[in-house]
Amino acid sequence: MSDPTLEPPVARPAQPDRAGAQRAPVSSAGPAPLSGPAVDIEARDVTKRFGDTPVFSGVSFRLARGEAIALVGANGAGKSTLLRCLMGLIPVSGGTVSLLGRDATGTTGAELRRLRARIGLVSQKHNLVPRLSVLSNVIHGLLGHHPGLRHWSHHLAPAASRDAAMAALEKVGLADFALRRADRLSGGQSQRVAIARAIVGAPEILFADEPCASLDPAAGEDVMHLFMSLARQDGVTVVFTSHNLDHTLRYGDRVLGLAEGRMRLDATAASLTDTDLRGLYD
Ligand SMILES: Nc1ncnc2c1ncn2[C@@H]1O[C@H](COP(=O)(O)OP(=O)(O)OP(=O)(O)O)[C@@H](O)[C@H]1O
Repeated sequence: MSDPTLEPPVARPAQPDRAGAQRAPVSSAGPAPLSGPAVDIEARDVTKRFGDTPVFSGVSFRLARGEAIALVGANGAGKSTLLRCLMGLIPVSGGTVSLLGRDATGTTGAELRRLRARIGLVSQKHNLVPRLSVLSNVIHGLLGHHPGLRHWSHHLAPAASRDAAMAALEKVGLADFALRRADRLSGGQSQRVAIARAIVGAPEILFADEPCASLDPAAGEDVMHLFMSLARQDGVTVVFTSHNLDHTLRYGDRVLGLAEGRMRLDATAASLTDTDLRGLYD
């Protein structure tokens, strides 16, 4: 139920308004070929150290547009660190990353901000603004496209942005919570708001770090279905980390596995079994 102390609900659009709809639909028959412009993410010999402590080295892969990639590995294997390196949130210690055809490791300033605006991130920390409404928090996902105060609050945001945010909330099943304060949500609800915020800008790439960690089984399935539809229907390249082997095998087209500071596994999910994945945790 919405919070009666806040404004009346905002009208929901009948159809989600996705700015990324111009991307070519991707066949559900399998990943696109790894050549030419269809490669969305490329890591070449990426190394990361914190001080003198290595996390991983020699990590290379090419991910095709519209692929769903599960990144797996034991606690501390470096999954979150790799996502943050790919996103350009922390510098790599060696190697290069290219995103959407641009050298992300060599990009800074306004150009990096423009590149990031085309990428969605769901991190393990939701970082919602507690005293603002759910709707305002989702609208914040558009700040990369529209910097400035108007996209800070749903009271100020243009109708098109509010509609896009409502559509994103609809997708995560939280439209009825749009006007509730973010600090009155459960952990799982906060997680779903963070997902709505990540997808509201119609990202071309979506990085999701344990997106189902705080969700109950049904909500987790819904979120994975949503990610699959983003990949299949909208051609979004989705990279998610997970400790859920069932999700990994059912929802990943491809599985990358980190262990002992190396990328020990890079295979199609269809070619893997539960036992193969468990080997990464030994
Ligand atoms: N900012 C940091 N400074 C120093 N070390 C860090 C930092 N961030 C992460 N690490 C270390 O890097 C390693 C990889 O951490 P990371 O969070 O990437 O692992 P993970 O695979 O995502 O783990 P989990 O499954 O527990 O989320 C860990 O040993 C961690 O302690």
